[in-house]
Amino acid sequence: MRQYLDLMARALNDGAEQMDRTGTGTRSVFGHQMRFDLREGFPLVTTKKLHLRSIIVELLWFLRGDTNVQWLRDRKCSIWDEWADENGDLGPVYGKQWRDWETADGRHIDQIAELLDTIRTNPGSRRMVVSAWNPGDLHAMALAPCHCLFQTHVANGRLSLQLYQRSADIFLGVPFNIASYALLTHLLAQQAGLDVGDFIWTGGDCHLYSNHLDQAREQLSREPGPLPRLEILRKPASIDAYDYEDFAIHDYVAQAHIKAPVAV
Ligand SMILES: Nc1nc(=O)c2c([nH]1)NC[C@@H]1CN(c3ccc(C(=O)N[C@@H](CCC(=O)O)C(=O)O)cc3)CN21
Ligand SMILES: O=c1ccn([C@H]2C[C@H](O)[C@@H](COP(=O)(O)O)O2)c(=O)[nH]1
Repeated sequence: MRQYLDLMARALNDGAEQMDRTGTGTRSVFGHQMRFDLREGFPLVTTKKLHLRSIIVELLWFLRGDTNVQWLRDRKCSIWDEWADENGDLGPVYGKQWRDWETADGRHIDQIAELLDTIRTNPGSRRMVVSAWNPGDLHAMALAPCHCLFQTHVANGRLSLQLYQRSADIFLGVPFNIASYALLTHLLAQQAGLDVGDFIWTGGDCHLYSNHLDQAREQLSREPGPLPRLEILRKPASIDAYDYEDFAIHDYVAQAHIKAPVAV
């Protein structure tokens, strides 16, 4: 995960000081790309311990089309709690847009089902795009989508995926986002009977919060270790049927967890 530490060092050393929506202040760079060959291992940060459980549960929650935090809370995942209203609702965030995008003329679009259909029937398509960025719904969302658009690509029997993340909290959010989309690439590939290719992460405003700088320096002083390996224990009949128990991560050797406050 040298690529991740390079992004962190870039923001720390070259980032412009910026005030931001949360009032915390950041060091920010604009435009960055990282590429992970998923055959070389699963891109999970090793220079601090990550809770893969929260990452898996969050992705399954998106795929359920769920936008209420109760299902996450029931599975001990609290990462969305700060943004939920008194009923646990977040508004029409990722799950809604992925699985049930509503059009002006009253149609309902399941972008994930359509994507898989295209991967299977027309893998040469250059239109395999899923967008969570629905301008008409932004006002009702607890937080505008950060990982807002992704595209898949099939070549030589391998499925690759590129994400565009408009806003990236390098210390807390990005390790989650990389692992989450790497996992999604594995799920789509398994469902379509393909091998995994590359996961490409493209970031817009990539920032280190001013209260994460010491944590970033600590992490940069550590040597990244070898990548773990993901095993999917079962092939469910559809992308909707994965459970947390279907995944095993092998040889994840991580250094000590580093705590940091989340900017709300
Ligand atoms: N400022 C900010 N950064 C984010 O990364 C972020 C948001 N806001 N808002 C929405 C989601 C929620 N996400 C989050 C929220 C919290 C953690 C976090 O606190 N992580 C801790 C503990 C993880 C756990 O409980 O499993 C960490 O050390 O990684 C990570 C991602 C990513 N997103
Ligand atoms: O998956 C996520 C979700 C959120 N973030 C971060 C990026 C920013 O620090 C905040 C969002 O604030 P905006 O003012 O809406 O940009 O959350 C992330 O890194 N990953």
